[in-house]
Amino acid sequence: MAQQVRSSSSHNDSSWKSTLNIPTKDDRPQTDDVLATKGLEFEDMHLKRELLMGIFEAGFERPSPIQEEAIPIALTKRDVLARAKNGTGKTAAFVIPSLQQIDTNKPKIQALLLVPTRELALQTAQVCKILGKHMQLNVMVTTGGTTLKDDIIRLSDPVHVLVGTPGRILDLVGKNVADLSECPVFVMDEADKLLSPEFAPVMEQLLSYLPKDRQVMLFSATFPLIVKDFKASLTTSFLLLFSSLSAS
Ligand SMILES: Nc1ncnc2c1ncn2[C@@H]1O[C@H](COP(=O)(O)OP(=O)(O)OP(=O)(O)O)[C@@H](O)[C@H]1O
Repeated sequence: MAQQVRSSSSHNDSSWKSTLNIPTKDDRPQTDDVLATKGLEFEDMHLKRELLMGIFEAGFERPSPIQEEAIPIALTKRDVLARAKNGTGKTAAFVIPSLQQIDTNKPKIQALLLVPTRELALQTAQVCKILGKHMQLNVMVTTGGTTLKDDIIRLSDPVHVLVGTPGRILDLVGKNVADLSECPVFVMDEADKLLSPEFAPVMEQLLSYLPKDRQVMLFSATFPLIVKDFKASLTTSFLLLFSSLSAS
């Protein structure tokens, strides 16, 4: 079905964009940390048509600097460590390559997005739903605070993207309720916080449930030593990305 949509839409190359429900342009002045791009377009990134539709309907015209740097590299499945200030489009910089790698015909968790707080988990899940609106995607957010039973029921339906805080997710995985054995994408947003002594052992344990060839993406506004140490302990193949105008 998805295949059909893709192949039929590719015959209408000039018309698909005109059918989208694109919001009115936001004319508020913007600063260089969202404007100083190299001119790459989302359409240059070889993204699935359904994902591009969600991106344009979200009102994104072109990638922000961190998106321009991170998305093409992340799409090659390399591990990335990216630094960008809040509010520069960091969330979409990891959500877009995560969604691109999802096969919605497969009823498995295929992207694990870890964040330090419930509020951020809800926001991140919302971005997944908005950008993945045309993908028939199931996104689940779990942060504790609800009963484990509720999560078990929700996980009995297929979930493609699991967003949440580390403790609850480890609980679900440890109880064999959430299966990460075919999850190729592991993202940490606000990695500096997720690698604090409170969370770091949980992160290490969680990673051990993913396949060996999983892709790890670390996003952080700051770059303390704990993030560098974690990177070094995992692999030497991380590509470091610094949005040119990011916080130091
Ligand atoms: N390419 C883009 N074009 C237009 N707007 C965008 C683009 N990318 C993100 N945005 C919008 O910019 C705002 C900030 O983006 P986002 O929330 O992803 O930033 P962030 O860096 O994750 O910040 P925070 O950590 O504060 O949430 C959001 O309203 C988002 O919808």
